[in-house]
Amino acid sequence: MRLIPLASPEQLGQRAARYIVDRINRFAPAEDRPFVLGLPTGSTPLGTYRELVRLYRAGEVSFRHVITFNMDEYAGLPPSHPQSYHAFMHEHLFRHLDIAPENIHLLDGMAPDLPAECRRYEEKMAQYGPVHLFLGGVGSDGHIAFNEAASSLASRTRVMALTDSTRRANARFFDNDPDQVPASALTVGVANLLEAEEIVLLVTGAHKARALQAAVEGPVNHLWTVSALQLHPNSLIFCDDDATLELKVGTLRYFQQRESQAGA
Ligand SMILES: N[C@@H]1[C@@H](O)[C@H](O)[C@@H](COP(=O)(O)O)O[C@@H]1O
Repeated sequence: MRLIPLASPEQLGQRAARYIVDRINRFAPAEDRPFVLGLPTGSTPLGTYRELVRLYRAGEVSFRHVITFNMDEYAGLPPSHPQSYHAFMHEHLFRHLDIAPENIHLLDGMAPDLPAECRRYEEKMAQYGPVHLFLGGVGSDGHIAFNEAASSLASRTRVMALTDSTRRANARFFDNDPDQVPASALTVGVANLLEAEEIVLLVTGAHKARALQAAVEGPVNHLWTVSALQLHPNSLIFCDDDATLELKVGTLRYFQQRESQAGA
């Protein structure tokens, strides 16, 4: 695991977007060899998405041969609903890029048979081979995608009942009313994330400090599904200063030293 502590969420957005753009460009995707990118929603990736759009507009990257798979979607929200993850992704990222609509994949929360929809998504992901880079955020209670506490670390794409904690945290997008937050969601599983060639996690703010601690210092544990990153041979966490509040000074110093040696 690499941990890159940065001074602010703005710096994090810039560094993370630059990292993704460099990965795509180094891969040199082509029509018969696309780059497969896994994507999250939430407030945390917004700065990264803004910066990706800026870099695209500056001609530094193209998404013509990039295939995307989003992590999750609420059950029961149509794509036209402003809080659906479909709407979020189009608003903040896809409509600004040269990505082909057929290369964009999201789970359909309105599918009549949700388990069948999850199977369809698994098959689609398998068809493109491993995701090259899965970008993620984390809930303040340590969930990744919508893999709530006590999700199996071997879980795959499925329907998940959302916890009260997650519904309360996401109520800010639903008139501050947790009851308006859908009670369930479709999500890729922890195993799907671990199968990606690389996982990049974004963590900002003091309210995520315990989740970051669980990810970096905690034992691998299904109650904090983000801790599964420790099982991945190629995981990278960009965090801001506030998110490091619960890390031991020695832990933070260790990762800072490693990064400065890598850059030297
Ligand atoms: N399913 C999403 C997660 O993928 C996201 O990481 C989390 C944190 O969101 P935010 O970045 O807004 O704190 O929220 C939701 O639960």
